Amino acid sequence: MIEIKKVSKSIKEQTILKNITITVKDGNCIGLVGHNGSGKTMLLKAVSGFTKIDSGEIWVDGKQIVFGKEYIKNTGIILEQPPFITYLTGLENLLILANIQKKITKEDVIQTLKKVGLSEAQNKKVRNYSLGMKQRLRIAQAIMENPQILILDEPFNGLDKESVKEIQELLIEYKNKGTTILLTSHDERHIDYLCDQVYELERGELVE
Ligand SMILES: Nc1ncnc2c1ncn2[C@@H]1O[C@H](COP(=O)(O)OP(=O)(O)OP(=O)(O)O)[C@@H](O)[C@H]1O
Repeated sequence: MIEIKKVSKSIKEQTILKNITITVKDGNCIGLVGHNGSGKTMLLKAVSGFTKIDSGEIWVDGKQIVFGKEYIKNTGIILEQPPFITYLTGLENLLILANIQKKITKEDVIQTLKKVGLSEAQNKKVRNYSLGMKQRLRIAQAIMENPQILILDEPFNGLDKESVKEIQELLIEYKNKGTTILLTSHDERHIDYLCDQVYELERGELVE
């Protein structure tokens, strides 16, 4: 369970997040929508432990997330651009990442690439990937170790209509397996179908 309790953050004089309280129960999918700059990414960063908050608390599975001390565990994350090595192939990139924790095998990585529709492109260099292919690789990176939690910032960016559907189905499959999902989108239509609840952020405040 993810508990975001009265979280606020300012940078210089600007309020970025104001008194945000959201609970994501195990196996639920919660969406965040809002205009550019409304604070969606910052909230995901705070939940992951990648940015400091001024007040409030974030708890994940009974552990408090504190910037610089305790970051989120067992979680697949898409936040900003992952630094893929563009002169290596998609498969080689994921194998490097998989080698950090050594939880999964090369075959697991290949199966994940299949799930996101990148089998044919897996031996292509990432510099030759289209925007949509790079996005699929980011999704593969997030799901490949079968995490308990998925934190996904704009997972549908750069995907065409058909691809959005495919990735929605894939995320529903994970949700049905019990994965807890917190994700953002600037397009509510993309996440309505997936989410148990959708919250709207406006200038750092929850409006719904
Ligand atoms: N490092 C930073 N320094 C100063 N301000 C920042 C920084 N990072 C983000 N901001 C500001 O925080 C606010 C929220 O940004 P955030 O990236 O969370 O928005 P968002 O809702 O994810 O937007 P988008 O849909 O464009 O991704 C914006 O006003 C942004 O300018």
